[in-house]
Amino acid sequence: MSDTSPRPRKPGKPYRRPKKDPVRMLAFEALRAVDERDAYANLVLPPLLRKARDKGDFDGRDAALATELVYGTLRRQGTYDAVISACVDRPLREVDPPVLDVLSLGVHQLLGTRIPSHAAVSASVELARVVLGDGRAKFVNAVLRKVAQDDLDGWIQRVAPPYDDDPEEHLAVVHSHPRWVVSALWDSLGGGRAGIERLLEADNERPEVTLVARPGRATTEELLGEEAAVPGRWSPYAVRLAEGGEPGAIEAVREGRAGVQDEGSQLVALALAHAPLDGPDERWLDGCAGPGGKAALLGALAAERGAVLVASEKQPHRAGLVAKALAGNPGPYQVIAADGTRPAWRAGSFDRVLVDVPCTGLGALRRRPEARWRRRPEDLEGFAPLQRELLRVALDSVRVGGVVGYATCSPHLAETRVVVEDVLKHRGGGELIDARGLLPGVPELGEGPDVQLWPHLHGTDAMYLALIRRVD
Ligand SMILES: C[S@@+](CC[C@H](N)C(=O)[O-])C[C@H]1O[C@@H](n2cnc3c(N)ncnc32)[C@H](O)[C@@H]1O
Repeated sequence: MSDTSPRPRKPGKPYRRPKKDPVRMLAFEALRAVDERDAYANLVLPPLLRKARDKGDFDGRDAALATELVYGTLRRQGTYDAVISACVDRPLREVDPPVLDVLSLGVHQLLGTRIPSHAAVSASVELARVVLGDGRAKFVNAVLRKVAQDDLDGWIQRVAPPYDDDPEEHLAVVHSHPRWVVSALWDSLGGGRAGIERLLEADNERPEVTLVARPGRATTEELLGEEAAVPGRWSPYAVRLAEGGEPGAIEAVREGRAGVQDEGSQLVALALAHAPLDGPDERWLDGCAGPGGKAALLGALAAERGAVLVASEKQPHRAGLVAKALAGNPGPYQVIAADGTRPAWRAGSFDRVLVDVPCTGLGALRRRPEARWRRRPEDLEGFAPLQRELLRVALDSVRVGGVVGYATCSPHLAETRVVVEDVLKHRGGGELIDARGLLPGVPELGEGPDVQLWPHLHGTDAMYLALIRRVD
């Protein structure tokens, strides 16, 4: 099927202006921004939705549909690309990106929503007429009519290789993940087909919004008084908001006494704070603090114990976010903009140190629907030396007997266990503490001593944590 230029209209056929559908137009605009400007959907979408609401174009249902169309299209892009490929007569890279965006949005409506086929095709063709012109709208119409001939299961049968022939490629197409990501997640998770399928499915679900009641500043009881709020699963400070709950509408969140924070991140901060320690427990360091979610929880926990938190972040603007997150902390704290590999503090001067290092973010794919398509395996090599150096310096920064938490929001072994093992082997002077006992009540934490959380098992991001005691 080719993308032909417009043919002259037959004489006598009256021209009809295309209908502008604000929801599809907005979804298209967001997809273009993600594609063209490498924007993040979760940053692009809220201002577009606000603008549409302010103009009076949108109500709550329109906003929900636009959000679903953008997130669903981005998450399912791998599957949809395979389907579109089967319906056009040239490689996808030769299809203009705006045409591909309209097609993907249409395929999502056809295969991933309950929108009736005829409505999905006609809405997509109208959108194409507005944003691409009449000629390319015909191409969109022809492709989508082919797609509409089957449902998602039927298409998967046609475009994915059988599981037994090529398990990773099968799962990559069915669950819309790059193959190398399937492979890496499976390496880390272990086990058979059922577990990895559940993980990949969980990556394609919208995560709940979780709040943290910062100790000494807010209580879970206060947050549970909010509409659609239910207790967290694992963290005593967590409250989950059911679909539709608006954190920005909650007073404690607006005042910084509570925040939006995944339970996995809360557990990391809590496990470090509760790791057993002999001797003084007075000075804590967060060496990679931006934007400040864990620092704000650590700061509040440190305050309860009379300890001071130093929150350090390399990027000055992110250090500003940390300062904002910590403002009003009930105990002493200091925020500095500093490179954690060139410490601005004396060696051995902290009792507890967290390094939540920069990583590929493969554990937070639920939140960033476009991230899986942007990341490349080469990115791992870029992060590897920095991750090792930050952990090494963290071990130098803690006193003998003190504890370091090494955390990532990636489960990739090259960013988790391999880094910890390398640093412990080459630097020496550290021993792993069993972190599992510091996450009370949390099941399925593996063989330890480190901990890997999973979206499908714990409902959290796939956070990793190793706790290391400095022994000399
Ligand atoms: C995964 S994020 C930390 C998230 C944070 N702990 C939270 O919970 O909000 C990693 C942070 O490390 C910062 N970073 C990168 N290189 C650094 C370095 N050399 N020293 C200190 N911080 C660095 C990044 O700017 C980023 O803000």
